[in-house]
This record gives sequence, C-alpha cells and structure tokens, in this order.
Amino acid sequence: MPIIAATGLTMRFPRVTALDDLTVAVEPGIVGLVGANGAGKSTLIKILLGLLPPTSGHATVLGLDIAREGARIRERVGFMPEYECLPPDVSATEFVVHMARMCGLPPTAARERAADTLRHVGLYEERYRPIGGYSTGMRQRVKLAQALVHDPQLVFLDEPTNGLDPAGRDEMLDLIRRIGTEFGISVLVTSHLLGELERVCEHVVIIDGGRLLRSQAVEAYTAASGVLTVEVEEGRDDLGRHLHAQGVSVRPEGRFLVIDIAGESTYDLIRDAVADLELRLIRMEQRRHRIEEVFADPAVPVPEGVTR
Ligand SMILES: Nc1ncnc2c1ncn2[C@@H]1O[C@H](COP(=O)(O)OP(=O)(O)OP(=O)(O)O)[C@@H](O)[C@H]1O
Repeated sequence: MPIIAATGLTMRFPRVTALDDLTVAVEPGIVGLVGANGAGKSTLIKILLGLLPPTSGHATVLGLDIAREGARIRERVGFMPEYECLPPDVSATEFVVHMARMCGLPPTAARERAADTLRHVGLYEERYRPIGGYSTGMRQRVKLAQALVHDPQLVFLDEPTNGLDPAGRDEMLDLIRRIGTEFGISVLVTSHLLGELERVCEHVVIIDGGRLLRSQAVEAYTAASGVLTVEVEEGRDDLGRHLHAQGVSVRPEGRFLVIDIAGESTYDLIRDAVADLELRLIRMEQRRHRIEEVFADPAVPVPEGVTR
C-alpha cells in the first residue's frame, strides 16, 4: 500500500496556484520531494497532514483520508517544519518532553522517549541548556527529535538541511538515512538540492510550479554508467600512464582515476597494471549516473531554482 496517494490535488490561493492537479503515489521508504522555493512543497505537506483543505482533489496518508482523518494522520506522522519554531528559553529536554505529552504520552514515558530520541539525534549534555544558545545544527536536531518522539510510522521533514554547513548537512543526511533504515520509519524529505536527496532517498518526486514533473526510483535515474572509478593507495599517476600506454581511456579526477570500460578486457588490464606496479588497490567500481546528470540533458527541464 502506498504511504501517500494523492489524486488531482489543487490548492489555489487568491494570487497563486500552489498545487496544480497533482497526482502521485509513493511507497514506504525514504522519499525525496524536490522543487524550487515556492514549488508547493510546504503546501503539499500541510495538506497531507490534514491541516489545510485543498481547493480540490483528494489524498490518503497511511491509508487515512486527509479530509476526514486528519487527527489520526497526525497521531501517526511526525512533522519537522521548515520555519524556526523553537522557544528560546526552555531546554531541548523540556521542549521534547512537552511535545511528547501533547501527543498523549504519560509523564514517565514522555521523559524516557524524549531522552532516547534526543540521544538518537545526537544531543547529549547540551540538551539541558536553553535552546536559545544552540547552533543551527542543534536546533535542527531538536526539531527532528520532536517529530520522532511519538514513534511515528512516517515523518515529513521540510528542508532539514537548510542553513547547515557541509559537515552539518552530512550529519543530518546520515541521521535521515538511519531513521529510514534502523528505525524503519518512512520519510518524506523536501529539499531544493537534487544531489543531497540522491544520497539518501530511494525515490524522488520532483514538482515545479505545483505540478508533478517526475516521480521515480533513484535507481532509475542512476543507472550504471560505462565508467569505472579506480582508487589506489599511492601511484595514481603511474597507474594512469601505464594504462594510457596500453590504449585505455583514462583521466584523473581527485584521488581517483576514471576509466572508460571498453569490455571485460578493461578489468584485466587494470588488474594486471596494479599487480605489475605493485600498487594497493583500494576500490574499483562501476560509476552510477547522478540524478543531476539526468537534468544536465537539455531535453529534461530542471525546475528553475533547483540546484544540481
Ligand atoms: N497561506 C498562503 N497564502 C497565500 N499564498 C501562499 C500561502 N502559502 C503558500 N503560498 C504560496 O504558494 C506557493 C507555494 O508555497 P510553498 O511554501 O508550498 O512552496 P515551497 O515549495 O515549500 O517553497 P519554500 O521552500 O520556499 O517554502 C508560493 O507561491 C507561496 O507564496
């Protein structure tokens, strides 16, 4: 059963159509929702939570009808909003316990769940300090913890990497992957960065101007390419020269050599060259296409404002 099934969802505000006849179904797993600012991602999430009635169309979340069963949806779905919503004067522990109580957990269970969840998102001693003194990364973790505290089946994460530096972004993406794989919670995560969704998502839905552009498994975007990435401990350039002399099409890229596969013999030539030069092979793998390469094709429109 799909976790989300929307049919003909349309949302018209007085001056703008935020969603335009959107029909999409997504299966359990980690799903990315990508679109430029204003594409309609947050509006879609509010509608799916049963908080905003659409102008027309209908949808179910976990098999529950958004029009009639919004409260039951919100019992089973966690929500990490994009906007800043944390009170500065209370600690992460107080806030997340409060959110757990709001979801109906009794006091002891609320405290236990809050402590577990804050640990899972990587907040330890600092969870007793007021949120006002937290970094952006710590605040994002608190928002994530409150979305998970009632043990939902599905979480909606609206732009969770916003405002984070590259290291913070990597940590947040790892956390999202763990939510999906270790905790078995389905995730709908929005972003305007295709590259980061490709790293964690199994499926990506792309919307533009409130319309569906694509809904596809990441694997379908990232089919195996005809290129090998080879990494050796030392002697990258020696290996490159050696292979080039044997007619292999090879070029350096960072720590790696990138080699066009001309057939099975390419693998043999690399193996023999590594042995002849007495190098240590760290990796040799067939490269997969990246989602953004799909959009590098001028025939495939990339939504304006979406960063590859
Ligand atoms: N309550 C509202 N009243 C009027 N217009 C709105 C309202 N909420 C959203 N919109 C408009 O609907 C469009 C879609 O907004 P939405 O917030 O869903 O986009 P988004 O993809 O989430 O972008 P962002 O990442 O910037 O939030 C925008 O043009 C926005 O200005």
